[in-house]
Amino acid sequence: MQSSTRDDKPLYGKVAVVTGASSGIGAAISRQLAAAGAKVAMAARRENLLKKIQDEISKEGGAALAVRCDVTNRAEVKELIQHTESTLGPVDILVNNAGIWVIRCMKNLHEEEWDQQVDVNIKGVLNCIGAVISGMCERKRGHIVNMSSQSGKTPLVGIAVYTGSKFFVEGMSRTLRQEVCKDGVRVTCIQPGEVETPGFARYLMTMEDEQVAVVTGASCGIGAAISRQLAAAGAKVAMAARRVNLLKEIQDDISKEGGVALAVKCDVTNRAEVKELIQHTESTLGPVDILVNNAGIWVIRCMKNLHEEEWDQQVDVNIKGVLNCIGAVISGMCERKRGHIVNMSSENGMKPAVGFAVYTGSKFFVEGMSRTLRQEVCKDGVRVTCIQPGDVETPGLATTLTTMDDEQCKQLYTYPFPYPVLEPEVIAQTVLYAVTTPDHVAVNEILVQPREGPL
Ligand SMILES: NC(=O)C1=CN([C@@H]2O[C@H](COP(=O)(O)OP(=O)(O)OC[C@H]3O[C@@H](n4cnc5c(N)ncnc54)[C@H](OP(=O)(O)O)[C@@H]3O)[C@@H](O)[C@H]2O)C=CC1
Ligand SMILES: CC(=O)[C@H](N)C(=O)O
Repeated sequence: MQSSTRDDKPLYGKVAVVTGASSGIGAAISRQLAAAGAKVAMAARRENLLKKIQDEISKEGGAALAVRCDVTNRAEVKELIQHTESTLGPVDILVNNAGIWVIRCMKNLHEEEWDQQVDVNIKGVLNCIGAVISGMCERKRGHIVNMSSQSGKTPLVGIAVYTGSKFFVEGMSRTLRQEVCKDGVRVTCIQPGEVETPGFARYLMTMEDEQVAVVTGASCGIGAAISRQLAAAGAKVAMAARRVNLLKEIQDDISKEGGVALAVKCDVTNRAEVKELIQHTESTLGPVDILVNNAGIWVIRCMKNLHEEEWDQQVDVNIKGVLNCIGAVISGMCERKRGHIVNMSSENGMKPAVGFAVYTGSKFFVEGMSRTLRQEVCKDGVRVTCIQPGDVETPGLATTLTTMDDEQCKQLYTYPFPYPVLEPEVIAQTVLYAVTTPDHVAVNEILVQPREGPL
């Protein structure tokens, strides 16, 4: 086995186990993990297919191990992990990818099919987690990636048991995440829609053609990081905010790096200014391909303390501001049959937080509006992505946490945080990932949180 070098391989030295690796998504994951430098143990029942993939990986200079294993058999799973650890080293990454489904309405009663799906999709996942979790917690390091599905969130006639199994994976993952986050172990759920397998193209986070992006709230924090990363990936970026002096500094930095950026003074609550922002962008850089609705504000205060003017401000920026920007680009995108709207939601688009009621309401609005807009424009070539960050170290977060004067909230929140929070660049990477996938792919939601602050 030829091993990779440290320099160009982000997963150099890591050991990964991928179940269901003999074809489709599992094979693609194995290849990409190996290309990134991981030593990959590939598990499935069809050993001949695994061996072919192992040979291909070896030819590319990667390290892979083909292990015959039926995930429904707990003893075989334990052996898989023992063999992997004695050959490659302790498991850092487990990708629970093996899964099966049958399309048939439940009333037609094929109970043996129900059992098979429960055995693979639920018990199989548990068998694999059971074989690695103690070691990961002891070593204070590990990542469990569970292949859920869009069926882990929505029902679909004909796949009731499969849907139930993926709801199980979602619920179990959320709970496990809370249990092990302080032990250095991360738990990720991936929710793919329909995937053409095998042979899905690999995509890199670069832009094939020069795209025009508008980023609101670009003068600092997350918006500034997104602007820099979009420009570095080749987009021409119009940056909007009220503090144009800050925008100009970022514009200069981007120009020095060889990128193209435009600094535009714009208050997103003012519809006329937003229309001008888009007109100016289109006449200077070209039609808008990507809109990142990032501008947002919050105040940490319980509603009962009645600062109604703060409620209005949050509604104006976080709801009306987002609508103003969408209103200024959506017809053009639909006409051109191409466009991507990225809405900066929040973990608070999914969960409540004392002191953030109006903010939370505004992000629930963003989630609901985005889901509906997505259904309206998906056939017009337009994609709508919601990013849901947990706490991110930005000027906005630092200011609001250090100046809050609400007694109830002061008991709940401390600053600095008791654990590492996210850097704005992490959120920028998620935006870049979403907008650089091929046109037929829609990354509709990305929830990214500090490891120790799960939902
Ligand atoms: N930080 C965090 O923990 C999280 C943040 N988010 C979301 O990410 C987004 C960015 O947050 P973050 O970077 O932390 O915030 P910051 O407060 O650090 O930055 C906010 C940005 O929004 C701009 N902005 C505010 N009001 C307006 C307005 N009326 N018109 C135009 N621009 C405006 C500000 O620019 P200027 O003042 O120059 O106009 C600034 O560039 C928000 O939507 C927020 O809800 C989501 C989850 C977590
Ligand atoms: C801005 C916040 O602090 C909030 N927790 C969020 O995640 O959006």
